[in-house]
Amino acid sequence: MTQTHLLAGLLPNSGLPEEQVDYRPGVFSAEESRQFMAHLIHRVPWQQKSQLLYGKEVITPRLTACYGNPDVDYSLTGKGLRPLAWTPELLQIKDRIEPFSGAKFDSVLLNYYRDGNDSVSWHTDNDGVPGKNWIVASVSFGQARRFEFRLREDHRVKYTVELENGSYLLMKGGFQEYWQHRVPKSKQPMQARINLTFRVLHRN
Ligand SMILES: O=C(O)CCC(=O)C(=O)O
Ligand SMILES: [Fe+2]
Repeated sequence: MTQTHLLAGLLPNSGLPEEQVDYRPGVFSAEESRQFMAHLIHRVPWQQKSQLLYGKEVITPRLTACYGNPDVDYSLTGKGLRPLAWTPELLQIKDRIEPFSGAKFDSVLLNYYRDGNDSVSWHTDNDGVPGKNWIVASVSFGQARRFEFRLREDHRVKYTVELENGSYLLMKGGFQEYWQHRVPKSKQPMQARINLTFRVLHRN
């Protein structure tokens, strides 16, 4: 049973977009997750970006990196990150999840949440690029964090799923069109977490 079904059980008649979200805990074992996490923390050249928000330079509250095929349209990686070449470890993770996803991913965006102060605010993964990024597979290692999503059109319609160590979440279909998502800050003490979102960025 997937977490999506668990959630739907908790919220009967909730209209949860089951055909748009697929959550699978334990796709990576605790030991595999520990090894990938340690590897990524130490080997990825993490950067802290900043962006202009209402004319003010704001530092992104997490560290990021991007890997992918050399020919992907990296203007679509959001922050214009030019992808680094795939590493054997990232290809191993990609190979594990592609069979569940029914997609061939050409890039991955990594987020490193150092503690509960790190977060990502409400967004969709296809901001400004209609028709792109319709399928996004997300893998999480380390601290379980709340992943929230809400209807663009009615923010009162909102769901939460805890993305556990070693878990996989697929966002597909109309997910990016109809729902926004975020990982909020937490006041509870939080250990580090790494999230990888595999994407299809290639130009059509
Ligand atoms: O950390 C997560 O689970 C989500 C990350 C995310 O939404 C993104 O990179 O676009
Ligand atoms: Fe996202």
